[in-house]
Amino acid sequence: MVIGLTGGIASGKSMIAEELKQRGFPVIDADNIAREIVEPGEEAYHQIVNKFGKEILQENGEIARKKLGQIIFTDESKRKQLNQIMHPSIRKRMLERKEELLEDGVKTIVFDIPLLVENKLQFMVDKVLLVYVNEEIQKERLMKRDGQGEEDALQRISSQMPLKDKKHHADAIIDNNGTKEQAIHQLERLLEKWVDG
Ligand SMILES: CC(C)(COP(=O)(O)OP(=O)(O)OC[C@H]1O[C@@H](n2cnc3c(N)ncnc32)[C@H](O)[C@@H]1O)[C@@H](O)C(=O)NCCC(=O)NCCS
Ligand SMILES: Nc1ncnc2c1ncn2[C@@H]1O[C@H](COP(=O)(O)OP(=O)(O)OP(=O)(O)O)[C@@H](O)[C@H]1O
Repeated sequence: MVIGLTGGIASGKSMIAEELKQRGFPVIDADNIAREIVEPGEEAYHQIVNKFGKEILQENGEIARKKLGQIIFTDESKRKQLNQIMHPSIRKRMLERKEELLEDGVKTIVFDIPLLVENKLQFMVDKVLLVYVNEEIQKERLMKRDGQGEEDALQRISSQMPLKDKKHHADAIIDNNGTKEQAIHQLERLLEKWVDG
């Protein structure tokens, strides 16, 4: 079984993913793969430099993530261009990793994909697990975690589908408006149902 873990920016996916790892479930993380495929020398790296120019590079030749983020979170057409370059390669690599794990005999795998619903990737998973928070808490946690101002945080949040609209696409929802312990408790109940049961 593949569990598709999703949510919005700073909704608590990584926190839940960490808990799943601790319980022995391998997690394939789209954000990590997105980092791998833009390393210098990779195909997507060259495509990004061609599209966005050398201005988005650091002195050591690596992509300046903050700079690229400032561009794509404030300009929808640029974001779409970046998505077009990156998303097919991210998907391909995730599916390759999944095959490797299945060959090793793993039975339950977690895909951590922030944009699962936006990109209609339900076909890649058996169950969709949404980590939900309300927008005010999402904004506060994002500002605190990334040391961002309110405007930046709101821009990032509004570049994604509102979390309340993702609820309709989920097989289960973890409400992460409360404490981490409360969220983990919900996860445990769910695993009893989906995996143990
Ligand atoms: C723009 C980049 C360089 C900014 O890097 P940065 O280190 O600041 O952020 P990080 O990668 O950790 O992403 C943080 C969160 O931002 C959100 N996010 C990232 N990319 C996008 C996007 N294209 N559209 C909407 N939200 C996004 C996700 O919730 C993600 O978890 C980076 O996010 C990126 O390469 N994005 C394009 C690839 C992508 O779509 N990744 C999302 C998972 S498929
Ligand atoms: N229940 C909670 N109470 C307080 N803080 C929390 C809670 N859940 C998560 N956090 C904090 O909120 C921030 C966002 O959580 P996390 O990084 O897990 O989100 P994410 O969905 O993985 O975000 P991203 O999409 O940006 O990778 C982190 O600093 C985390 O420690």
